Amino acid sequence: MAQLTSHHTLPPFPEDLKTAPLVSVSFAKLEADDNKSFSDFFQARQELGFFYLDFVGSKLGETITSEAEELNKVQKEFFALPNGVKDVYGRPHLHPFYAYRYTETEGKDENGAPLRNANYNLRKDDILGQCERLACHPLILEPQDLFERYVRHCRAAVDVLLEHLNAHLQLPAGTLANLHRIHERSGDHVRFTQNHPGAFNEERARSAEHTDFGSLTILFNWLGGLQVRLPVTEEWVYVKPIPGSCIVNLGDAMVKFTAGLLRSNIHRVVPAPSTQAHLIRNSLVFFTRPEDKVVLKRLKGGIIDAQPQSEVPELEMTSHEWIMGVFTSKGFEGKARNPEPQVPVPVSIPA
Ligand SMILES: O=C(O)CCC(=O)C(=O)O
Ligand SMILES: [Fe+2]
Repeated sequence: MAQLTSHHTLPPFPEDLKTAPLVSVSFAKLEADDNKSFSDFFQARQELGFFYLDFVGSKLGETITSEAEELNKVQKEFFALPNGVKDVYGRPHLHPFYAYRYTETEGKDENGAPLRNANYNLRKDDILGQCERLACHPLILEPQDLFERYVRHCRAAVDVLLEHLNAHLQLPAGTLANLHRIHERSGDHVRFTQNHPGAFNEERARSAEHTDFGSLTILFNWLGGLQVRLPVTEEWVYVKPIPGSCIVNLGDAMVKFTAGLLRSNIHRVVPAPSTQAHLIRNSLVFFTRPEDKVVLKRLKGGIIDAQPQSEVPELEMTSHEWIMGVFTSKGFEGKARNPEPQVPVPVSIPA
């Protein structure tokens, strides 16, 4: 696997750091319908809502892993473009969410311009030609085939996970799959992210705390920096990247669907730890979200029915309405930890 990923070209994650106890689930075993490996994860679901998905030994999994490596090269090239070029594909011009977005750091480039931490959300429906395509740079258009394969393969892996979740929740066959049909419009997207090295800053770390909105997130990262908050002790601990595995986490939509049976754990990205702290950090995320028209409410059936009923009437909105509401009030993905009104993350792109 060392050859399949580029982790070995980077300084190793420090040995002495406390890391999150993520369960590792073998994707090859899941594909072979080995329910035992999923039971282990399902058992841990309330504890963390994050797990390693070990792709080694699975044809589909290893394909996704090598496509992620290829896309990591594409994102580095994209983020290395001059700011003025990237800004054309920026937030106010293109779309409030499916666009290039940045925050300026204290660091400066060789011309004295502030360095940018940035991300770029690329819609699944754009990539698969299921809507009128938003403008994008040739660096994104040229590897169209790679993007398309990546989206289809991630979705195939997600479908396997949804099927197992469905079975464990004892829902009627296909319940979750029918809320996540690839050909339907949805907020699924690929996200490129890039962060420059910098000192740990408590305020910035707090403002980065979030849960993911959607259903399942498939995450590749190469350096440390992702942290999850442990549910019992509330301690923030690093998630160590494992070559050959991606990190999967459940989002808020799954919590809604299962009336709190599944957990969408709070997490954040902080500077990479000691041995890696001097490097630019990239991650590649594939977010799966319920179809745009799906109403976010508890599902009926299976073990969900035994969950307590909420005393407050459920606020029902569609997946699309939820996404629109969130990104107009907050710059980056997810909801914040504190209930006080959100200060938007400063994202400024010249008009
Ligand atoms: O960069 C990472 O490791 C995690 C990114 C993340 O949590 C997100 O984009 O929602
Ligand atoms: Fe996240």
